[in-house]
Amino acid sequence: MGFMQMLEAAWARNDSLVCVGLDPEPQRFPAALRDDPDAVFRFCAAIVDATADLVCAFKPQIAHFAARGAEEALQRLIAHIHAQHPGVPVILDAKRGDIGSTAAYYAEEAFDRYGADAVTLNPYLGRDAVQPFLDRADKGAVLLCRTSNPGARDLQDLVVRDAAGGERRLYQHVAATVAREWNANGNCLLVVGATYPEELADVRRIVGDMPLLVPGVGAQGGDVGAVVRNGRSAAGTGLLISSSRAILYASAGADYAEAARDAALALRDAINRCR
Ligand SMILES: O=C(O)c1cc(=O)[nH]c(=O)n1[C@@H]1O[C@H](COP(=O)(O)O)[C@@H](O)[C@H]1O
Repeated sequence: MGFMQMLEAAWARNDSLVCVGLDPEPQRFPAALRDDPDAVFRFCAAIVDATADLVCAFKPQIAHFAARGAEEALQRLIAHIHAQHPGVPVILDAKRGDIGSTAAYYAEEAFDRYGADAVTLNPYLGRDAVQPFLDRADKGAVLLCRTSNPGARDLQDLVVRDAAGGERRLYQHVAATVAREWNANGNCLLVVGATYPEELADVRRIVGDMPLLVPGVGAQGGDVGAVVRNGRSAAGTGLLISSSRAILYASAGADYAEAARDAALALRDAINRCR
C-alpha cells in the first residue's frame, strides 16, 4: 500500500489526525533508562506501543538519533513500527534536498535503508533537488512550506514575482508550485506550522485537499482549534497534527509511556471536537 492510502486508512481506523514526533533526548529519559545502552530504542518503542492506536503517523527526527550514533536504533525502531503496528505510516523528518546525484542517495537512505514511508524535504534548491523523492510514487514527499519557527518570516514571507509577473509571498509560491507542478504522482504533502494559523488557512486555499503536516502544537504553543478550523480539508481530515515533546516528556517518571498515551488521547480528542 502506498503512503497516501496508508494515511487515509490510518485517519479512518484510528479516528485521529495526531502524528507523534519521536525526538529522543536522553537527558530527559526516566532514571531507569539512563544507563541502558539501548535506551533510545527502548524509550521510543515504548512510546510507539503506547500510542499506535491513537495516531495517523509517527515522525522520527533523524538528528536526534544520528547525533549520538544511534542510526541503527532508528532503523530498528522503524522496522518495529512496521512489524508491530502495520498500517501506521512513518515519516522520516530529515528535511533533505540537494543536487540530483546526492538527492538520489538521500532518497535511497530514507526509503531503502530506513524503510520510511515518507520524508520531509526542503524545496529551496528547486525541483531537481527533490525529484528522486517525487519519483517514488508510493512514498510521501513532505515539503517545507511555512515553518513553525519565528525565523520563518525571514525568507518565507518575502514577496516574489513569478514568471507570469504575479506577486505573492514565497511560501504561497511554494504551495502553488508543489500543488500544480510537482505533484504529478499525487504523493506530495506540505509542512505548515501550527504557530501561524492565518498562513495555514492561506495554504489550504491554495492547495485544495492536499494533506498538510502541522507541527507546533504542544511545546511551541500552537492553538489546536485554530489549526483544525483553518487547516482541515473538505472531508474534515487533510491534517497530520504533529506533537513531539509534549507527548514524549509528559512525565519524567517510570510512567512516561502511560503519560504519553494520556497526552496523545487528549490531543486526539481536542482535535476531534473541532473537526
Ligand atoms: O518538519 C518538521 O517536522 C518541523 C517543521 C516545522 O516547521 N517545525 C517543527 O518544529 N518541525 C519539527 O517538529 C518537532 C518539534 O515538535 P515539538 O516538540 O512538538 O515542538 C521537531 O522535530 C522539529 O524539527
